[in-house]
Amino acid sequence: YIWPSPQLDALEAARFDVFGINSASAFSGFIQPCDQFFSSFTGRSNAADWIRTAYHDMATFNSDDGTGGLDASIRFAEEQARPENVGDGFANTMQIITGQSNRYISIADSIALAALIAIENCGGPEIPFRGNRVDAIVPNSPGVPEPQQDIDAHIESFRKQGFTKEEMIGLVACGHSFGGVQHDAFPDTVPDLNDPDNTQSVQHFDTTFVTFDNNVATEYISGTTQNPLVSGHNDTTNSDKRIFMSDGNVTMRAFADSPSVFASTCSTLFARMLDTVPKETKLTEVITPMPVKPRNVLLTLDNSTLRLFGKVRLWNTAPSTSRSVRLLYTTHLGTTGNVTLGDAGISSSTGNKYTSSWYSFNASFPFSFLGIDAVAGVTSLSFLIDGKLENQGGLGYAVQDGVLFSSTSCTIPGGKTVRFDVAVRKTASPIRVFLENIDTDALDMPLITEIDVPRPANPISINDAYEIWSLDLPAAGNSYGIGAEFPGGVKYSSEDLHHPSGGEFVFNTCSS
Ligand code: HEM
Repeated sequence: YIWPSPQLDALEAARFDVFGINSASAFSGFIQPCDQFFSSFTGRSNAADWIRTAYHDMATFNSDDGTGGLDASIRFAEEQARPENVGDGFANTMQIITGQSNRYISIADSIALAALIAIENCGGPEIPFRGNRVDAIVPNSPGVPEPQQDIDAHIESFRKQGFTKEEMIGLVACGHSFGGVQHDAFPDTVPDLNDPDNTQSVQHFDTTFVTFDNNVATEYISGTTQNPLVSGHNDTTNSDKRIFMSDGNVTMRAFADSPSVFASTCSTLFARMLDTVPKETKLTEVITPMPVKPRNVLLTLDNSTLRLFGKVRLWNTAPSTSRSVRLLYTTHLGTTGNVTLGDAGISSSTGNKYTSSWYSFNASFPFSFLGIDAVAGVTSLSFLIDGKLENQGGLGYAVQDGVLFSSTSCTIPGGKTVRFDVAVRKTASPIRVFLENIDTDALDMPLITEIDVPRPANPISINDAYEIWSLDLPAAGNSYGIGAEFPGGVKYSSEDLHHPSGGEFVFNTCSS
């Protein structure tokens, strides 16, 4: 895709900037190490809970009419209260996930990302990721299989979810490479283990229950498995046994014989699980990493200087002290500027399979900015990496300097009101300029309120290129982004949010 594309940029970052500098993953801190659990109880892991949550959210899919699927309906108390969703794993998971979604990444995308990142980080295969799931506004119909059901019920349940019998065997084995069964939730399947190292009394599906591997299959085939749904004392709930043997153990034997067959089968099945969505939902293409990607690019105006903040990520590159990275920018005057960028650190993703090097637009201070003459402005960026020009095939990386926050924004004496000053480039001629207040509604979905910044009758020029449009708002609480509509139907929203006491600058007291 072509940068900038706010939703794809955000999904790409959340999927690929997992650990290290500029991590855009809300989840990395919860799954490293892989046995991490968000409370002090032992025997469980966040990773296992997240994978089970994604499956139970998706398992309501009904391929007969295209309803249900991975749409975050699992967040509703009504679904969590159903017998098919017994246990506190869903509430625990949603507590972590819900607050991490935003206007570009739905709660359902966050559920998919959490499971995918947990699997990839904890020994699993790389999984193709698509975005743009839509959050349900009401619970789905029930549909999650339960261990006491017979094999015919399970085959039918997976058919409805869109999977054949062999795929059912695969998906259950892939999922049950993690975690286990908890005594509290399934007292008839697992006894109280009275184990101080396993305070939640979880009997695990295999001996390596916090990481992905084919031990779930090797232990099953060798007859040594402790999987409580295979060799449990209560045969009624031995659903994994009935499922695994339903094709004469052909699939499980193939998994036991080959870790790579298991991994590649699971990659495909996990991706299909995550991509099982209501029929109205149109997922994006598989998100691939952008080789050279600017991030957090933002502009503010300080009188006659534009402050250009940002970094660039060089995907899948080792750190190198000899690499030369330069930023070239073009201006409205047709002139160009260029600067050397500074090493800002590295990030990693996909279970450390990929490392990326980052460079800051300010060579000396990675969190600072590059100053550009405001009249010249900036229209697009490109990068010169060891002499090779990176400019999206000649398009450049377009930058928006038509509307931006001005450092003249200030607090009106008395402290109850703030004046947001928006610098408007005269030649940009916006049809409308507004502030955006981003909140969440009662269903935890983003709620964006646009507050128009009135076009001043007699605009004040702050320099030859920019005039100031102002809006007074109560000082309490809120952060605001800037939005604008430009001729030709182009609508823009800034990435950065501003608050009187934070953001790129602190608001001074207004002088008049
Ligand atoms: C017939 C199908 C299935 C049945 C009957 C079943 C049953 C169960 C049961 C009874 C538990 C224990 C939950 C608890 O104690 O809180 C469990 C855990 C789990 N299941 Fe399944 N499952 C099925 C399919 C799947 C699938 C397809 C996946 C994912 C691809 C999956 C992923 C998990 C995970 C990761 C856990 C561990 C949760 C944890 O340790 O916190 N399951 N399953």
